[in-house]
Amino acid sequence: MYAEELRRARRVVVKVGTSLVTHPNGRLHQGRLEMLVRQLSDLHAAGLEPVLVTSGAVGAGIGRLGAEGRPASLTEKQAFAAVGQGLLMHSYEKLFAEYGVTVAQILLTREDLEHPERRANARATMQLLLEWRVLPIVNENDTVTSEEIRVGDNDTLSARVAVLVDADLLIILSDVDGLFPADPRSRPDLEVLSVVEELSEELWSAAGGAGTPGGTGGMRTKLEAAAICQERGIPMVIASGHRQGVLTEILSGEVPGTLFRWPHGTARRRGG
Ligand SMILES: Nc1ncnc2c1ncn2[C@@H]1O[C@H](COP(=O)(O)OP(=O)(O)O)[C@@H](O)[C@H]1O
Ligand SMILES: N[C@@H](CCC(=O)OP(=O)(O)O)C(=O)O
Repeated sequence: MYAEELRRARRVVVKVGTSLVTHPNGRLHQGRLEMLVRQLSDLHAAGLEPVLVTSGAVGAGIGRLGAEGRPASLTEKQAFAAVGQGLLMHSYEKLFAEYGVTVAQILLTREDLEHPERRANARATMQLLLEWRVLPIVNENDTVTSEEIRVGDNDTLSARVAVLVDADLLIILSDVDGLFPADPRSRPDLEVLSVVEELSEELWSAAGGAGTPGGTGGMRTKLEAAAICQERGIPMVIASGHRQGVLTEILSGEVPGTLFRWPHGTARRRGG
């Protein structure tokens, strides 16, 4: 029955992490970007309304400037993001243009999503772009975000965007096959959890930190994203972006990862 809901999904938010779109040294991974853009373009051509939430600005900035390891301060991170965001958009714009898909850049902060007027503006703009068949590409507006106004990670940002645009589904693509009972770096013997219906204490303690220098939050922020989706009854999937055709697979009802579904009395509420 759940496969049917996945097959019917039209408005789909897809989040890609730093671990996927950049090499470990921070250079953009053109092969993966191409694979992703091809799949999103196919969904777009099939009449769906994909929205992309992409990380990678900080990572790509680190790659371009040749810095090593994690940026030390918030300001350093913001400066890397200012360099990397342009690189990211340049690649997306070029790749989507090959498939005739027009894209738009949306940079948001937590403040934008919480302030009633700014939120309404962001919602109306995204709505209109989708009506125009433009594919919105979202990231946090890293260069202006202080601790007080930033979302801080793109997993929860993507869940907030899914709520903002009344999405039917959120798909988080990462460098792992889904949520495991423990961090697969330390326990490679475990199998991925295929369905999660409740965010239990056990799951929260299983969720470890980020796997890459540019990444933020690891599985913990992905569970926080699931909690936001749960409130609105939006199903969510964590899967590997390394898998060929992963988006088509999910949208045809087969989930090669972890499906978060909310069967117990979570009525779907709309209205951003
Ligand atoms: N329970 C878990 N299941 C799966 N991955 C986990 C878990 N705990 C920690 N991780 C780590 O989370 C990483 C993915 O998060 P992150 O590095 O932030 O990636 P992304 O850039 O895609 O958001 C994985 O590479 C993995 O090492
Ligand atoms: N806004 C940041 C993304 C931070 C983030 O959440 O990264 P990730 O954990 O890789 O999704 C950037 O573009 O680098």
